[in-house]
Amino acid sequence: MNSQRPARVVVLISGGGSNLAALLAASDEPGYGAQVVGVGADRHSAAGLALAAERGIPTFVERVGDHVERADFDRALTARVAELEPDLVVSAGFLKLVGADFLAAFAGRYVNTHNSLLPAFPGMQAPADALAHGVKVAGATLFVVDEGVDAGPIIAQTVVPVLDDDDLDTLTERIKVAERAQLVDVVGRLARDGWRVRGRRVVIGTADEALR
Ligand SMILES: Nc1nc2c(c(=O)[nH]1)N[C@@H](CN(C=O)c1ccc(C(=O)N[C@@H](CCC(=O)O)C(=O)O)cc1)CN2
Ligand SMILES: NCC(=O)N[C@@H]1O[C@H](COP(=O)([O-])[O-])[C@@H](O)[C@H]1O
Repeated sequence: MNSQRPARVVVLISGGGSNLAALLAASDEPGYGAQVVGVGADRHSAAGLALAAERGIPTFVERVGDHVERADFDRALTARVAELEPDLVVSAGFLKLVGADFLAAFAGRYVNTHNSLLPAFPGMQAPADALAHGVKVAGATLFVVDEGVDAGPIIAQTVVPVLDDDDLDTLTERIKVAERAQLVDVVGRLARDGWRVRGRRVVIGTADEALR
């Protein structure tokens, strides 16, 4: 792998893309070690697509509803991402579970940022679930995606306090601020230093997944 080129990163989104925006800004920094080479979404309404388009970064939309079977969607998504020849795939607010074809193609190098301290509160309503449960700390988890739901090996976690007067919006935003910082930091380290997945442990700075 060429040690001079930045790692090629494809980002998958479904919404506004503030995590994507943070990665795009970081990739402008000399020495970050990663470049976003494509952005995909499961819906045309994903506002984050415009963040890529305005930079001339290729985008695509692959919709479940455009396919008869879910497996066909998974195959199509896999093909769209593979065309971009990523070293690393990052999902941030991508609201579709990937299947066997996608994991076969990108296992070990597909990571997802989730807005809870996994294994607590998987799924799509994590901040609301945390608030309802009455936890005193919340946060975000970056993990290597597997066939489970928010169950893959954890790469990094970041913790934020839950305040007595928090509502869903204030907690969600506090988590997002910490989540974005973690994502930028860790994706950069993965890209520059490589990583190894051994069972449920992920070690950064080892050779198995050296990207360059
Ligand atoms: N195989 C996996 N794919 C994905 C994972 C994962 O852990 N394993 N994480 C997600 C992101 N995510 C949480 O961080 C998440 C996204 C979506 C869902 C979910 O239940 N999606 C439903 C449909 C929801 C909808 O379209 O409104 C589904 O895909 O059928 C759970 C967790 C990224 N992919
Ligand atoms: N489990 C799926 C899920 O809810 N993911 C969450 O969606 C948000 C996307 O924000 P963004 O579009 O501003 O980057 C992120 O906070 C991410 O943890």
